[in-house]
Amino acid sequence: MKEILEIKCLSRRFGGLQAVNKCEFSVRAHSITGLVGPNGAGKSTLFNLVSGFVRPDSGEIRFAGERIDTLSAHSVARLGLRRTFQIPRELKQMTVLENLLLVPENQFGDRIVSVLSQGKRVREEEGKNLQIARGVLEMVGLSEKATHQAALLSGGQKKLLELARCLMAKPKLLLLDEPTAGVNPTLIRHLMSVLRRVNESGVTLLIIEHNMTVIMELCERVIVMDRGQVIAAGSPSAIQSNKQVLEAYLGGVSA
Ligand SMILES: Nc1ncnc2c1ncn2[C@@H]1O[C@H](COP(=O)(O)OP(=O)(O)OP(=O)(O)O)[C@@H](O)[C@H]1O
Repeated sequence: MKEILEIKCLSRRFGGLQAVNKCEFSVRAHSITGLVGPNGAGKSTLFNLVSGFVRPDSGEIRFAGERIDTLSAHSVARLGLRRTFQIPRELKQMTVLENLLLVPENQFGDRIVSVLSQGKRVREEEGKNLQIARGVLEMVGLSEKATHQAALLSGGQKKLLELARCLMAKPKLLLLDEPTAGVNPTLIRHLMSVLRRVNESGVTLLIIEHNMTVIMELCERVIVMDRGQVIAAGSPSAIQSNKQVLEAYLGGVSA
């Protein structure tokens, strides 16, 4: 299977702290890959580096074969590498559906000249976006909440909306930072089935997650970081019995 993300010798220091240290790994296209490790291992920093929010000190990041480590976060996102974000405060006053319709960039209707001169084209585009938004809401199971105000959703439903906003942009690779954190057990099950569905629709998923049940059930491959480095990569069962991984989670105490 082809690699969609390739990371080579990636490093980033914050003052005296080497947050990411010569990190190397790759993610296969169409996979669900887990990224785990103890607190402070460097997982979120790695996501920030890959999505262009933080610049690496050295190393390479390739997305679908193309170097992206010098690109802005906006350019990385436009290539199809997206990450979820919390719903901004202003958007919480809008409905779920409106939140999705705001995602597509460069809409004709954004330009007053187009609205006045190309009304038919603007309406066609709006109709198309509405159709895509309804499909995305169906996929994440939020169709019934389409006209609800985003602020009134539960914590888990807000996570689904964050995911839905990402899907509107038709990503190829989606980075999810602790998608099940603060979500109740019933909704975690739903979220897992949604993530499988999203993956089956062709989106590669790279997931940081502390819930090991989620990692074990969802991921075909798991990458383990500790102190800025990748210390193991393999199937969930191989990772579970890896001595170095167990030691990292036990704080360096031999098991
Ligand atoms: N902007 C920053 N400035 C200074 N230090 C930072 C910065 N971002 C991260 N760090 C430090 O880098 C190290 C790695 O942090 P990071 O958040 O990447 O780890 P993590 O594996 O995501 O941890 P957790 O699971 O607790 O979220 C930590 O020691 C953290 O304090």
